[in-house]
Amino acid sequence: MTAPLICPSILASDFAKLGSEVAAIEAAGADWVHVDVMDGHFVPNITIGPDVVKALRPHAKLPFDVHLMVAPVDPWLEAYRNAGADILTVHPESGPHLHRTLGRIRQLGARAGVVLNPGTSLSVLEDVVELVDLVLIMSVNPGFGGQSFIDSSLRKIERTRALLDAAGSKAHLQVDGGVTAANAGACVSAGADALVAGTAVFKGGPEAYAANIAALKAA
Ligand SMILES: O=C(CO)[C@H](O)[C@H](O)COP(=O)(O)O
Ligand SMILES: [Fe+2]
Repeated sequence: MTAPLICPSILASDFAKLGSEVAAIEAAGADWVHVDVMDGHFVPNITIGPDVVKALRPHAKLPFDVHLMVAPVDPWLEAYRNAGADILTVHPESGPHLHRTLGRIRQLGARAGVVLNPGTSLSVLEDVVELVDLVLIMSVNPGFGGQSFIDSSLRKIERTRALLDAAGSKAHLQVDGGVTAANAGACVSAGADALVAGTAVFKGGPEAYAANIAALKAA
C-alpha cells in the first residue's frame, strides 16, 4: 500500500507564527498545506481570509489545499485562487449549484474538491464525479479542530472509494477530522489516499512535526 499524502491542517498551528509554521511542516515532510476557511455562519468559527493565504504563499512551495466552510461560497472562489490556492474544496450545502461551482473552480485553474459532512449523503457525488479532483470525507462535524474521529466514517470512505473506482475517477480521497496515527491505517485500508491532520501533526511543537508526519505515513 502506498503511503498517504499528509495534509497538516494549520488550524492547529500557532496562529502567531503562521509563516514559520507552514515552512516547518514543509521541512518536516508534509505533502499539502490544508487551510481551513470558516466564516462564522456556515460553521460556528471564524478563521482565515484570502489576505492571510496570500501572505502565507511565499513560505512554502507545497500545494495549498483550501477547505472552504463559507456560505455562499461562489463569491470567494476567485479571491482564494488569486491568493495562491491550488485546490479549492466546497461543501454542497454552501451554494445552490454545485455543478456550476466545481466548473468555476476548474475554470480558475485550480483543482476542484467536494466535501461531504458526516450527515451528507454520498449520492451528491454521483452527478458531479467527472468534475472533481478530490473528494473529502469529513470524519467530524466541521467547525473546530481537536474533535474525535467518527468511526462510521470508515464505511463511508469505503463506499466513496467504490463509487470513484466504478466511475473510473482518479480523484484523491481525503479524510478530515480527528485523524491520528491510531486510525490513519484504517482510513487508508478503507480507500483514502490523503489524510488531513491538525492536532496529530502540530502536537509537541516544531521539533515533533517530522516524527508526527512520519507516524501518520507509516500507520
Ligand atoms: O476541517 C476541519 C474542521 O472543520 C479541520 O481540517 C480538522 O478538524 C482538522 O483538525 P484535527 O485533525 O485536529 O481534527
Ligand atoms: Fe479541513
